[in-house]
Amino acid sequence: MYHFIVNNTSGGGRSKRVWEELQNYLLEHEIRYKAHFTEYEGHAKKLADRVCDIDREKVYLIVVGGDGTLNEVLNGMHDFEKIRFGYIPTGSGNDFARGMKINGTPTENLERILQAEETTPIDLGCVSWVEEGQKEQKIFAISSGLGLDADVCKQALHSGLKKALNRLGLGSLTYVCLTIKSLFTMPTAEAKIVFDDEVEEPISRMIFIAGMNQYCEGGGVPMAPEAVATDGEFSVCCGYGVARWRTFFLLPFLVKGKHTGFKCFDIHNCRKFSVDLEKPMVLHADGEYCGDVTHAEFRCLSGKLNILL
Ligand SMILES: Nc1ncnc2c1ncn2[C@@H]1O[C@H](COP(=O)(O)OP(=O)(O)OP(=O)(O)O)[C@@H](O)[C@H]1O
Repeated sequence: MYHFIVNNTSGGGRSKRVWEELQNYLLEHEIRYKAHFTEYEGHAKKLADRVCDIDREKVYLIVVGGDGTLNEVLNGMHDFEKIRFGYIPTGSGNDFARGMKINGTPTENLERILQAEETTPIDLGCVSWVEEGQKEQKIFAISSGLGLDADVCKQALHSGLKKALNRLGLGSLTYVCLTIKSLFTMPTAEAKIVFDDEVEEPISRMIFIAGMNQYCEGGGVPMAPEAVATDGEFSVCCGYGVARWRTFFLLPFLVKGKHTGFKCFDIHNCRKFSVDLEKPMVLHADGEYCGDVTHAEFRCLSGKLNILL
């Protein structure tokens, strides 16, 4: 039995059409399945929690949705060992799918999942921070970080622009437009970063830091072109110490993944890292807003998710 968690609102409604296509395939091929539809924000997390308890040994769980739905599901899963995980992208950003090379048609993606004989263990990340005296944490599949890119994600969540561009099938343009807008107001902060258990690195005028599990975020921006989700490490990209006018010149290089040669971008591979800031910055995990924080810790969970590819 295959369990599907479906967000019919992903990709500006594209998901609904995709699900109809998948459902026809499942019925035609007499494949036993149960569909669980998300009804509101946060519902996918609850559904995933319940699906995890359905069977004692193995549970086949397939997500049909965008990166936001995927993130909710991962945060609802309480038993990763027994889950055989599949993913069919229908969102606007689809950074996880890009990184995992899930690039067929929905039916091709489904067939591949159904035919996979073995799972591939891939890394996830976990970010933790303190909010009102309480320790909070979140799992992520793509990236988590602080600063400009997180601020853009926060704006995108409530952006009329995203909805409008989604309707035109241009949803991933949202992030580029919002990044350009954010560059005008871009706050920076003095930061101290510790990679693994090495010595603390002071960073002056940090613009953003992104712990990348997949190579791109924000709808295809290759922040860490070498990042792969099977090496047990993050590829951390940090931008800092650059005048505002220069960021406009650098943006096209970042979008093309050609930024790594510039002095104001650092890429560092590590299993964990922590960031301390002199003033709060926005924190995100997979594009979902976590809070405005001065301290965050990031851990790579090596081989945590068993995915059918
Ligand atoms: N029935 C629903 N109505 C409204 N919102 C929903 C519903 N079900 C899920 N959601 C919310 O929709 C949000 C966006 O979904 P998702 O990320 O899958 O699509 P997307 O934004 O189009 O894609 P991407 O994240 O790849 O850009 C999720 O964070 C989820 O909380």
